[in-house]
Amino acid sequence: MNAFTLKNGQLYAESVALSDIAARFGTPCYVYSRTALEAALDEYLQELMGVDALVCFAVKANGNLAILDVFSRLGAGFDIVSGGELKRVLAADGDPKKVVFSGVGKSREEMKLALEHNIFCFNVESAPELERLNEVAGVLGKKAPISLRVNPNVDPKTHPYISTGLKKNKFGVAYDDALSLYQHAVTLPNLEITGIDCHIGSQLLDPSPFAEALDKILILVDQLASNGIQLRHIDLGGGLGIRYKDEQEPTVKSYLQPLLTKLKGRGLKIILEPGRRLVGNAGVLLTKIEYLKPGEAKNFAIVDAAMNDLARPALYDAWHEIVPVQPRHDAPRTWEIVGPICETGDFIGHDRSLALKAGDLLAVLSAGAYGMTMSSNYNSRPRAAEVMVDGSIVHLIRHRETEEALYALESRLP
Ligand SMILES: Cc1ncc(COP(=O)(O)O)c(C=O)c1O
Ligand SMILES: N[C@@H](CCCC[NH3+])C(=O)O
Repeated sequence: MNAFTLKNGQLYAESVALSDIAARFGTPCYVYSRTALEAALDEYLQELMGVDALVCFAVKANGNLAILDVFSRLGAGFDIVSGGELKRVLAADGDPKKVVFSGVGKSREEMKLALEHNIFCFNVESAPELERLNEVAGVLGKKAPISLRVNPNVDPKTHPYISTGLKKNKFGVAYDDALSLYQHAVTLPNLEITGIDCHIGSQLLDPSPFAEALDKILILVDQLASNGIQLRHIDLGGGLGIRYKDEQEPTVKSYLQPLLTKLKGRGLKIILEPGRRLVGNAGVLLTKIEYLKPGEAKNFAIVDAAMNDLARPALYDAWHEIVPVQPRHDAPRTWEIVGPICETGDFIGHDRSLALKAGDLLAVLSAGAYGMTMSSNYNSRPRAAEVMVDGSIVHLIRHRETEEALYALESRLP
């Protein structure tokens, strides 16, 4: 569903003109559509109707409390990778019993916090993590529910920086070690084996590697069962891709149906950890052109959003569609859309054919996932505001930071 549409020569978020949002809240500003968020989750829920399943939104994609709240109200759980993300879930009134905890570097403090809140499962990613979790749970007099995140060595055919399920990636335990690690985990008194987990990468546009990974994981599930280790759930991770430019976006159905078929009759609860797919196309980054700087080699449109607001272009050379909020009918020129940061890599888009004037507003599309969460304060730039549109209502869900807040935790020498 596209919540961002052109009407009467203006770009709208649901029923609200983006120019009105810029006038009220300034730029740069992230704008999310509640309807689009709900529709994205609903696509999963429809496919999972009648199936024992839990959709755990990957908080790293967008941790704004209002977004967590929207998903939590619809029954979602959460996939977290830090104590900070758990605290966000709690602050949004999310249910910790629907939380899975992934990540290769869980600290003792993070384990303790998660145990105290009785989360659903720890996705353990290494042998030493098993030992540490057993120890921390023992001190608390608890049994930690665990699954091992198994690295199935499957090529997700995505950007190398966001591939996670290959042998050379740091994630999960090696496929060939999984059985013996499970057998070891059985002997640890403060752990309770409940499941198995795998996540092979992000922005997958071809769903077949998910099925390939599942086949491998199910071989393990059977080997475990014949060794007396009966699992209750299987976590298939996240990773389903979205359309940024002209990609063919796989439907949730085309992704899930083959997996559900393979899992039918096995009595395993299914956990999913989608991030990008639930929020990516439900958000845009609204920015204003500060200056136009036509040049000999390139024409630059310098906007007030930068790589500190949206890191994906600089980091992955990622493409985000850039659309004028009030399109002009003049002849277009080719522009580099760049931010004010002192880095040549500070760009939002290369070679965009657009008719622009200084002061125009632009919407950077598909910015709902890994936009705000990957933002920084580089160049002492305050983080952008965030708003959520719900029909004709606009909620300010995060104030723009103040410059003073950026050094409020620092102190000068005595
Ligand atoms: C363990 C884990 N689960 C879920 C996700 C969410 O991925 P995506 O946003 O691609 O759905 C990630 C990020 O790739 C992850 O590392
Ligand atoms: N941050 C990445 C995705 C990483 C997924 C997290 N494991 C992106 O923007 O595409």
